Amino acid sequence: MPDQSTASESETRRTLRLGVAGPVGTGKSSLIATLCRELSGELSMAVVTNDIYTDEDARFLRSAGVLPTERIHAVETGACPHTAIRDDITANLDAVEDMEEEFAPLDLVLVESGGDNLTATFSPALIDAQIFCLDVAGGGDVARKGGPGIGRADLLVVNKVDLAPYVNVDAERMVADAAKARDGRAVLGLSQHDPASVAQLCDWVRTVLNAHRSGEHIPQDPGPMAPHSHGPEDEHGHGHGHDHEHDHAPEHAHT
Ligand SMILES: Nc1nc2c(ncn2[C@@H]2O[C@H](COP(=O)(O)OP(=O)(O)OP(=O)(O)O)[C@@H](O)[C@H]2O)c(=O)[nH]1
Repeated sequence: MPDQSTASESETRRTLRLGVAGPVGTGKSSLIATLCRELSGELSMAVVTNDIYTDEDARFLRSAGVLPTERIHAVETGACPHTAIRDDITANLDAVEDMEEEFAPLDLVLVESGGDNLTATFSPALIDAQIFCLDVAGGGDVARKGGPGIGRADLLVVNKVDLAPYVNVDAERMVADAAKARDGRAVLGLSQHDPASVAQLCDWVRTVLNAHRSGEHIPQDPGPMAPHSHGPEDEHGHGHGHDHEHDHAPEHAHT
């Protein structure tokens, strides 16, 4: 007969896999560094980063000294970021499972997507909850554009609100527009320079972790990518291995 106490212990310590996606440069690595800095004293954490050809995001996090270096693992996707977080999640799933095994029991694994376009979201087979990250400097109207991440990620972060006055964006309005586009789902105006907003982000993570442990949190699929296609080798010099329509919108850029 299985040891009941061990089973319930592992149940209550079930690792939360939290994805962070969003366009290039919106502050995903900085947000993850902040979460590690603020929460690693109370939670056992690890990070998996995704870059196309480099391990730059992992190196940034290692050099920030926010977690022991062995708890930060880089996946080189070799293709558009969404391919590795949604279409073929094998490399990421292997990395997450390796971390969970090596550092068991882990409370939280953060998975950072490479910067992609507004439609890139994680497969719910890879992560339990996801944050989609926008940046005020990308323009105040971006939140109104919708798409799966903006509309249905578990949390939408409107990041770098401290920059809003310098880029002529009304951050409060952008947050309100985002809340409207999300039918009331969670939206947070965040700045690394505003401790109150950082505390709100940490509280949100704690709440989701508790809901995950108690079985109340159900992973949602924000929805598939917009249809798009690449030939075997596109103009950026990378191929896809899948075949769907692609419109190369200005926000379609990858790291
Ligand atoms: N002013 C300000 N700058 C920020 C904030 N968060 C991040 N940044 C800056 O924004 C730039 C990009 O941040 P990153 O965290 O590297 O963004 P990223 O989304 O991980 O970038 P990619 O991985 O290249 O897609 C860096 O220069 C950060 O210092 C913020 O809250 N306020």
